[in-house]
Amino acid sequence: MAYGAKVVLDAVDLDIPRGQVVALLGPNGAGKTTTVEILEGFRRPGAGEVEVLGVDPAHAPEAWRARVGVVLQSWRDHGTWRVAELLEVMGAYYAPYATPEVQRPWDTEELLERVGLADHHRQRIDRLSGGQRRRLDVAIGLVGRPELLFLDEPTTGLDPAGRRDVHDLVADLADLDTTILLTTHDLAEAEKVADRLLILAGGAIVADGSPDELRLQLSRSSEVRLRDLTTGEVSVHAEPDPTAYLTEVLTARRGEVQVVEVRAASLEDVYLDIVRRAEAGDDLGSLRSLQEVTR
Ligand SMILES: Nc1ncnc2c1ncn2[C@@H]1O[C@H](COP(=O)(O)OP(=O)(O)OP(=O)(O)O)[C@@H](O)[C@H]1O
Repeated sequence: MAYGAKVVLDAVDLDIPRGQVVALLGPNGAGKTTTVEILEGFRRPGAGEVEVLGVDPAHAPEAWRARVGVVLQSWRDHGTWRVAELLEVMGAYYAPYATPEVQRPWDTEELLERVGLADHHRQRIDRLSGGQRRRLDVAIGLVGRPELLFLDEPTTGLDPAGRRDVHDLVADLADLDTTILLTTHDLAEAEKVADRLLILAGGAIVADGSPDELRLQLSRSSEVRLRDLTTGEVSVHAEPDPTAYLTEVLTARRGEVQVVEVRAASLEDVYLDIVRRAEAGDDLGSLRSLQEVTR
């Protein structure tokens, strides 16, 4: 995918099974929104193949669209409408696509309850706070009870309670077998809600795996801190195998070490390391082989 002469996506190869919650991570400008927009059918890639729910999104029929929910980064429209009014109108578009298994649209009051806006159903949209507005964005994406939901930075601007609500909502939707692709810059959020993380950098997916897989396979060492009881001295060691190191130290210096702290590389450390190496043009072959392992 290129914008003019600028190639944004080059080696994006991914397969997402039904019901998976996937977080797409990557630095600003990496092409996350572009990827999501291609999958949504809003942009056409210059080359390659895309299939979403069995169909090429660029030529998808209306019934396909009813099965897909989209929460954009910002949606600034309909300011004078009331919250419930907008959901009723948007929901009506989905009614023809109800099936015996899936009632469409989602009942407005139930949906507002679910996203934490039950007390605001009569409020004018331009009088909602930023966080309430974000909850409404999520409700708009859900009103058709999608099988597949795209969430572009769903919790940006939300307070901790709002973030927790969105995370709980993602977990509930995952229980209902909804497939979710979300973009975020918040690694703690990605780790909490996603089954699988994809890191996009330099136009390619450079890492692909569960949060634990990425952390375990990509972190090269843990930080071990020891405080010596007699001298009060604190020493810090970077250890690839902290268990073996601690066993050795605690046996040799029995009773001397007062405090032991082991800090595994955080997901953030791993992420920053991968992105730095991808952007520097390092060979990330070992990470690509991780993709093979984790698939
Ligand atoms: N319509 C456009 N025309 C030209 N260039 C574009 C267009 N949209 C995006 N780009 C460029 O393509 C690259 C990828 O943008 P994209 O918005 O997909 O990145 P992103 O990973 O979503 O970034 P962010 O984390 O900042 O939201 C950026 O360099 C951006 O400047």
